[in-house]
Amino acid sequence: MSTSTATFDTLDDLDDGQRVLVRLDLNSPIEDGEPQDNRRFERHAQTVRELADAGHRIALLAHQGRPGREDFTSLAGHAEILASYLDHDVVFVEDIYGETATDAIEALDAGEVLLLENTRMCDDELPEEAPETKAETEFVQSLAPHFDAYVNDAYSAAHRSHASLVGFPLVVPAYAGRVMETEYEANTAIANKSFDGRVTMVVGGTKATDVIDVMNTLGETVDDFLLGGIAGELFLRADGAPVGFDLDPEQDLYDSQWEANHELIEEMLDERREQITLATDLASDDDGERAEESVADIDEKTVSYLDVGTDTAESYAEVVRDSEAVFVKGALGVFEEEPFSVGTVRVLEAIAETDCFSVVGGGDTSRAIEMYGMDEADFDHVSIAGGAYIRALTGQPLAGVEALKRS
Ligand SMILES: Nc1ncnc2c1ncn2[C@@H]1O[C@H](COP(=O)(O)OP(=O)(O)OP(=O)(O)O)[C@@H](O)[C@H]1O
Ligand SMILES: O=C(O)[C@H](O)COP(=O)(O)O
Repeated sequence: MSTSTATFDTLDDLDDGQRVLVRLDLNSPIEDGEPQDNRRFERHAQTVRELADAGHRIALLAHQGRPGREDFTSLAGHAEILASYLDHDVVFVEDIYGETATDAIEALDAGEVLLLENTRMCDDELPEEAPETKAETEFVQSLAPHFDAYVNDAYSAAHRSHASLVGFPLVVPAYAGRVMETEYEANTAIANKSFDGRVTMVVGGTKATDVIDVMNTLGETVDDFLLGGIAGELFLRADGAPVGFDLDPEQDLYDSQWEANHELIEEMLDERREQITLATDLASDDDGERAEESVADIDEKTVSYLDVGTDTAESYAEVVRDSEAVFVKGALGVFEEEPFSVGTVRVLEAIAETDCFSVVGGGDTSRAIEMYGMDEADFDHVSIAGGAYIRALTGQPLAGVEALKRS
């Protein structure tokens, strides 16, 4: 067993010269049918490189999208992107567990790497079922005999009880890959570490339910919740400001979420008002220029707000500088457009400059670090997970991690 605080084996425990089945999460944005490069490739490449350099024979499993959605594609393009991060070829095999796949697996030489087709193209993969059921599927039973070890590196998919994540650990000795190990350690820190000083959580983004879940479960641990994004605007609406609704009937960023969650948001404000900080100013797009308004001066919402204002950004940065630990989930604005990156970037820069324990999570939000030239090394951890990150922060078990612990 390695020195990790988790109770699963890691690559440090793997014997030499193994035939290894490795589950990655290469789920990516798809544009014009092609996967777009993102941090997941770079991170998982480190695990794959380590295994290849150690002379293991490596078959990779991953998924893309879901059946019926536009992002449900083959993994051929993913193999090319992954190969670009490795000093090894990645051979793409257009099969998951049939003879084509097993023949290719048996033909692997030491250090060679192949990627099997999208696991979600196989009927056994998706239905959320118990690990015991998944272990009995044809998918798992057909592939398992070809391997000495199973490595789960797909932390960001570990909240799913799918065959490739929970079935194999019951029938093949299982290990956590480096991404799994690092993500697990950092994201469970809020539950496992104790902090003497101020603990701050910056919550924004598009999903009010993420913010409500985090406040519900971490309300006793976190001293200050700093709000922004669409979620923050919904809280402002619950607080009486005339914002937090859709201007365009074609758009549904706010109204459905308001219908579904406004009572919970109002209760949260009642119960935790002193812990919750809302934006005091907001920014919008005025003919391509950033325009700012104080929330107190807004009589009627006539524009879409795309960021918190500069005063809010500065006061949030001040709280960060006074914190011993800072956790981030969701962006404070549409940081992908430079004029509306102020809130997200000022807060991230304050975290980077401050000697606090810091974790930045969310598939989208973590991109801001790279986009605005910040150094990932200035953060304790930058998570590539969205749903799994939220579940880990709120102390919920992840099916894939639980299966590893059982192996
Ligand atoms: N006011 C706003 N209007 C529209 N979009 C916003 C606004 N504020 C933030 N966003 C968007 O929120 C997104 C990030 O939040 P999201 O809820 O997707 O969370 P995440 O934690 O990064 O990702 P995920 O959970 O999807 O992995 C950004 O892409 C940003 O553009
Ligand atoms: O991209 C992700 O967040 C994970 O791969 C999980 O994907 P899913 O939400 O389609 O199950």
